[in-house]
Amino acid sequence: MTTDTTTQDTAPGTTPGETVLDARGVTMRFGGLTAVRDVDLTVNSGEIVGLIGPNGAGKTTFFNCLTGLYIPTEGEVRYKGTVLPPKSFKVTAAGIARTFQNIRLFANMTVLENVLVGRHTRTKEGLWSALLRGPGFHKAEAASRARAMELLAFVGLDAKAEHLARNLPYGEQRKLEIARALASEPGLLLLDEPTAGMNPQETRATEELVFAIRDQGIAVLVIEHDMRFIFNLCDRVAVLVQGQKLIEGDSATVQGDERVVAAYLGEPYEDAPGGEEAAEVEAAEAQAGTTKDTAPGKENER
Ligand SMILES: Nc1ncnc2c1ncn2[C@@H]1O[C@H](COP(=O)(O)OP(=O)(O)OP(=O)(O)O)[C@@H](O)[C@H]1O
Repeated sequence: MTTDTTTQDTAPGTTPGETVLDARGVTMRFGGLTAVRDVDLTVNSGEIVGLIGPNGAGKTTFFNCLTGLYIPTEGEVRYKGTVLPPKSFKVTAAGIARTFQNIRLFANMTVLENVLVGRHTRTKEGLWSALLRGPGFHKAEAASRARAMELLAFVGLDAKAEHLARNLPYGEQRKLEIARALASEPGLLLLDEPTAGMNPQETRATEELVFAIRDQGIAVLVIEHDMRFIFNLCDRVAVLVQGQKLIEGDSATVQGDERVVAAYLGEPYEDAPGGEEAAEVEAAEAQAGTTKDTAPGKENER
């Protein structure tokens, strides 16, 4: 893997230790369902932060609230101190890039073209320049291609630049998604299950890639179900359960918290979100069971 990405002409500058992402009180409701409830999360420059939680905990919904795909019902999201605009392309232009749980590449475009598409928020040449194809356009196009090739080398796909995206093996498609996200020169990269469907070697390579991205000065927030990957990689881990943040801390703290284990096993724990309702349902079911047991044959009385 090449790590020379020094020609970031338009990369948003990041000061070491600066709060890059500041999400406060983020709540997202879909009708009667509260998918995310009052979640605070910060990511600082130089950090890799993990977001974990059982299926349906609200992780992707939270990502969607950070990237302008959803407008949170309540709460505020700031990137480097500025409230984010509620449009995904504006969020990308501001400096947040993401990958998706389900790969979203342009299957019939080449690997290089996919990365070039990712550069559009950083291309200064306007419509007329593109239509007239003057010297400014050609210069900008050459610079864009050079940067795209540099990013492909960074993720280890430069030799496949002219291949169609759909012909890449699955693990390489995931890498290409990351290269495309990096093409917008983000200050924060959000990865939604980057190792889903990967074999152990590919997962380890992805781990290395994420460290290399962090070393380029890009903060990373990652959702992942592979706990080994998360605990190896992350400086901090936040756990979502039923839309609420249960705990946040370093890997050792989170791994050792019995509520996290209980949440993954589906066991109740003290003060669990929705715990009161669950207890009421359980009590009602137990009561119904008792009534049935103590009144055998009742159903047949009618
Ligand atoms: N657009 C939507 N409309 C209605 N409900 C939704 C919508 N998106 C998500 N949900 C619901 O919100 C809850 C949280 O879903 P979300 O996909 O964010 O969870 P997740 O933690 O990412 O799960 P997984 O790990 O399985 O991907 C779920 O109950 C889901 O059904």
